[in-house]
Amino acid sequence: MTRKPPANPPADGGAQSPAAPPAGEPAAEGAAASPLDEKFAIPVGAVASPVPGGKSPVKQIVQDKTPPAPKAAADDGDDEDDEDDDDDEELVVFTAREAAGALATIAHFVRPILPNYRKMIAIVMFGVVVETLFNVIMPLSLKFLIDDALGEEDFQELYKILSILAIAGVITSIVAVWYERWDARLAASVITDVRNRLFEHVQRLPAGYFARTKRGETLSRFSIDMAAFENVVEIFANTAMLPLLELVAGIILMLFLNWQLAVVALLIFPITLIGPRILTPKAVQANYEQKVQEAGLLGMVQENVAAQAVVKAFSLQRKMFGFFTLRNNATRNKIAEAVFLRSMVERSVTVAVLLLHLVVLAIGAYLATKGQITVGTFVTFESAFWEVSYNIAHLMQFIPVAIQAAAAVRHMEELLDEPTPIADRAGAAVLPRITDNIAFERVTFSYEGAEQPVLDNLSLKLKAGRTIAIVGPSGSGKSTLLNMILRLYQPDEGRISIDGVDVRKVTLDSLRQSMAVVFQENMLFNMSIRDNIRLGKEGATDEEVVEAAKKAEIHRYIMSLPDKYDTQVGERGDTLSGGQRQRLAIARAIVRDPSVLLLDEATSALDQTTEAAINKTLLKLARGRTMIFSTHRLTSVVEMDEIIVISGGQAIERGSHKELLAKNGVYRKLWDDQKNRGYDDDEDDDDEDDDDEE
Ligand SMILES: Nc1ncnc2c1ncn2[C@@H]1O[C@H](COP(=O)(O)OP(=O)(O)OP(=O)(O)O)[C@@H](O)[C@H]1O
Repeated sequence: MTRKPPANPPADGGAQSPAAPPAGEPAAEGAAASPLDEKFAIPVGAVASPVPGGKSPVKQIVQDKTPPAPKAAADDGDDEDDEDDDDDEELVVFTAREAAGALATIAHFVRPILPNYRKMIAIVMFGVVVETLFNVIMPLSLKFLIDDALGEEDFQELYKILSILAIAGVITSIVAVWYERWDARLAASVITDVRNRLFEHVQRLPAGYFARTKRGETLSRFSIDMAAFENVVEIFANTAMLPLLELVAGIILMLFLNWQLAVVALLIFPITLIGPRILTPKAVQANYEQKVQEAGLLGMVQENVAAQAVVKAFSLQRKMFGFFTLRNNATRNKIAEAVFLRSMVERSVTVAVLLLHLVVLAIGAYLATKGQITVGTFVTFESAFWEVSYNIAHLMQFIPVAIQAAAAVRHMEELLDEPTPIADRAGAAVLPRITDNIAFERVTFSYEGAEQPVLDNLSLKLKAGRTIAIVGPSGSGKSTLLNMILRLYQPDEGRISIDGVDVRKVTLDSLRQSMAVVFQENMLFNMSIRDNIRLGKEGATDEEVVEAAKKAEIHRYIMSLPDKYDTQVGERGDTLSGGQRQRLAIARAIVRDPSVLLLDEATSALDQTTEAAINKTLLKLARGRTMIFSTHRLTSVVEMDEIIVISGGQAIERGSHKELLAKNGVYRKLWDDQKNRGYDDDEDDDDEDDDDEE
């Protein structure tokens, strides 16, 4: 909610507070260019209630509608407590232009969703209108109560008014409960829709997006941004819609009671902005300095914790504590100044509203004594005026939440605007089982932003039905080549074909259905072992799952677990070792019974014994299908039908192990290097069934 100065910028990188001065630069004072750019400051945490002594009597009778503060410490409606909470306040600064922009952004974002929920929206609107009407009837009843019932000592009229009020109160309460329920459903549905939309979109984003975007960035759309959006959606009805309607109703009521007095009251209302206008720049600057000091303190703590060994070895504890105290004391002064100024921004509004009320009270009392308005009208007018002031405060409190949400919405829109490639061209054919070859035809490919192409005019034919190893120095493009067969990336130039058909002309689904892949880093999903293997083939029977696990040399381990195939693997398969995850991934690929098996460093997390066993199985499995195997470990490729050496974006050597050794080229050099090193780059393997392979 709080837009912080640059020293401590918002995690979401959202709209910057225009009033937040950059480091070392004081907040600009003086008038802004346009009234729309006038800065408003809302200390969030203690809700600015312009009504001295708390809520209007009307609100107390109807319900507690204190707006939730847009941070954890929500207001409890107790103003005394609010003052005690001042330390927790944060200053939110915004301009009218920003507020309008934020509301427009959110409206634009949710507009396409709303038609799905016409019924819910109608119910909520109805409820809000009923509640608003009651909140108009309440002060209006004072007029009749005072003028007609009490003034005339007409007890019948008194009972009549009280009865109407009681009935209206009961009906409104029932309607309020009813519509709040629908409001909650509506909010939940909108949030669910947006989350679904985001998730579905992320699923369809191309591999290039994930290659260039930090994972945290995508995740924060679902966490930080969704939280801000949820916040605004959840509080919209009670903190924006209802106060807005009540504000309009209150103004109409005031105009109805005495339009001259109403015009005077509304015309002098802007005096409430004088205080914030003078104090906001000072408060913003103090707030900024407080944050800078606090960031410095945190830095000291971080440094101290990291350097504990040095602190202890040189007995620096007292010295460090001295430095810390000095800085902490300086921070205390900044906090005190900032807290004071923040509360002054709020207090200035309270005082101005009080003065305003005194003026209205004085004029009203004068008119009443002169007999120009009745006492009932005078009291009702006052009540309506409180109502208006109160609802303005509510709306002001909603704006920081909306601004925060708008920044979040913009982030989500950015993600939704990421283009998703159209999966299939019109008339794309279903890929038949591969019979002849996979061919790279003059393929050039570079990753986005990279200067050098990874594949440079590469022409390569991979014969179907063979076991083919792709080897080469690290970074030579082995994984890229495999990913391109899967159509995770498209060539910049040239084409990849299967049996002569450009892979872009077949349906993505049929292309990927015919293949299975095992990556170096194998992600498992937070589900049972059985379900993880079954992800390879929808509807695979239990027997097929077990069979695949056996072939992947993991069945015996699974059977040693208390829950066997029903064992939950935890998030990302964290409860398993790297080798176990890899074998499960191999099982997931095997169960698919693919015509092309792609293995990208798939056995790198295994020890040599297990790797040899799996390689033997894989070679058996490869019969009748094409297996393309990228690896660093040349011992694994000795028995492959063909080995292709990739380097500098080209296939520089190809042949069987023996042929390549005889060639005395790059492969020979790689082989000798590995032999001399004794393959000591193997990772430790913690598999328990390493020595009891099946
Ligand atoms: N997502 C990516 N974005 C940008 N560049 C990438 C990306 N993935 C790989 N590269 C670069 O492309 C080149 C080829 O990478 P690739 O992973 O295909 O090589 P590799 O031969 O499989 O490497 P290794 O043997 O180390 O796994 C490398 O220079 C790498 O830095």
